[in-house]
Amino acid sequence: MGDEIAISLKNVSKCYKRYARPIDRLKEILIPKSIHSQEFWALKDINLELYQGETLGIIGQNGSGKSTLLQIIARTLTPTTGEVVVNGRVSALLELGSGFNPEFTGRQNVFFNGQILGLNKEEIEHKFIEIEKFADIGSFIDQPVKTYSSGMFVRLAFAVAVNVNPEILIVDEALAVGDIYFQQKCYERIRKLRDIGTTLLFVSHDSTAVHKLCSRALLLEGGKLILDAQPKQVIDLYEAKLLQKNDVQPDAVKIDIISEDGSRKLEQESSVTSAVDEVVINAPDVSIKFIRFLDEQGEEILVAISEQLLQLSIGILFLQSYADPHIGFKIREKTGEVIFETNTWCMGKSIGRVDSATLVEICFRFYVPLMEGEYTITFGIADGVIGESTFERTLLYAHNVSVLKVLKNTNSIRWSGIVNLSPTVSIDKQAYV
Ligand SMILES: Nc1ncnc2c1ncn2[C@@H]1O[C@H](COP(=O)(O)OP(=O)(O)OP(=O)(O)O)[C@@H](O)[C@H]1O
Repeated sequence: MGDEIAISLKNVSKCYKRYARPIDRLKEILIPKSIHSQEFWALKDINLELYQGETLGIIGQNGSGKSTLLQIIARTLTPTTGEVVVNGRVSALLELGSGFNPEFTGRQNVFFNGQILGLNKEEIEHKFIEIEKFADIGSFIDQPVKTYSSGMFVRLAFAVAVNVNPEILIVDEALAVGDIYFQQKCYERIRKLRDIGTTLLFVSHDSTAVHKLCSRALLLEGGKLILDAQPKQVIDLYEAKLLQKNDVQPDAVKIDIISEDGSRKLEQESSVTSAVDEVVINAPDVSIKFIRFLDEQGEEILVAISEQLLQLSIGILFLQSYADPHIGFKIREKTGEVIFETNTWCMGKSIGRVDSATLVEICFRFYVPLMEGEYTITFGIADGVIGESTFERTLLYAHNVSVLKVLKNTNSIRWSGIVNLSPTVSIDKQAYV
């Protein structure tokens, strides 16, 4: 990360005009000083300083203002109020097809876009082979882009955006469109750009991608910046909010943000904060009494050996009766990325009705096919199944309730990756005639 500020936003807000009917827009144009629209603030008072080389993920529910923010930084939209300073050459992949002239061929658009990005004809010619190879759309490169599929659009747009040596790269959801091989190629290229110090702004609903690519993240809600912190904390709060949104009794779900200094505050009280340690949902009448790791024989253990059978035993005290509670867990690696998750409903098991003042002990048994290292456990308890991962009421949702330490299994094969598939191998040799 450099010492220079790449992007600075001071009190940036954006107001759109909304018209109930198309005719109202016309009336406003034709009759001076008449107002037939309503103001809608898509961004409210955003302050942000991003240093060169930082990789920023922007997260938020639909309509929270992510694209508006990116467009303002990319200078395709002007803010209504506030100040925006951008230092460096920006290459932006915004809405599908934006920046392309539909009547031009792919080749013409590459030159057209390259010039907009500040390259001269020779420089673009020099890069063209690489762009064409990266886009890999065959003879379509000489067809008008209006004949392209959405996948072809993204391929060409991405190929241009990443091959013009941007200092700041802005990517808005675009990668979701391509096929898996193209997505992998794009992520690899983004990682390379990140590693050579390119500043990256990245909007995605894919939290795994944000975990992997970004060093920092923002959470937007209703046009407001509500959290500016590490991706792990931002995604935790975002997911808690999604749980709250899906809840049939959302008012009953209270999100606690535990600050780095240990103090708790209700999410509703929070303004922009960066010192978040944990995000917790907990109904007052449900509590975790114990969490234990046991070996195959039921003996308590403090560390597990890779590939051993492990029992995760949890005691939950219900002080109120619940008709149909379910319990789940997640294992996450240290950046917060989920390696595995399930719950009793997904496993086809029912706890059944739980009366008030009942201690429920539940035990998940599994092999630990993980690389040596530390993993964290997240627990969730919810009541009343509606569908997969959807319940009437979330009772408890807490990250990092326990750390699972895994040691290397010295009897294992050598392997790398996340999960040991414990493969066997057979070899057959025959003379070939
Ligand atoms: N030109 C416009 N006129 C009026 N309202 C607009 C306009 N563009 C965006 N909006 C509104 O501004 C809000 C923010 O939109 P924006 O596209 O920035 O959200 P987003 O977080 O990117 O959403 P999504 O995840 O669905 O892409 C939305 O409520 C949207 O309806």
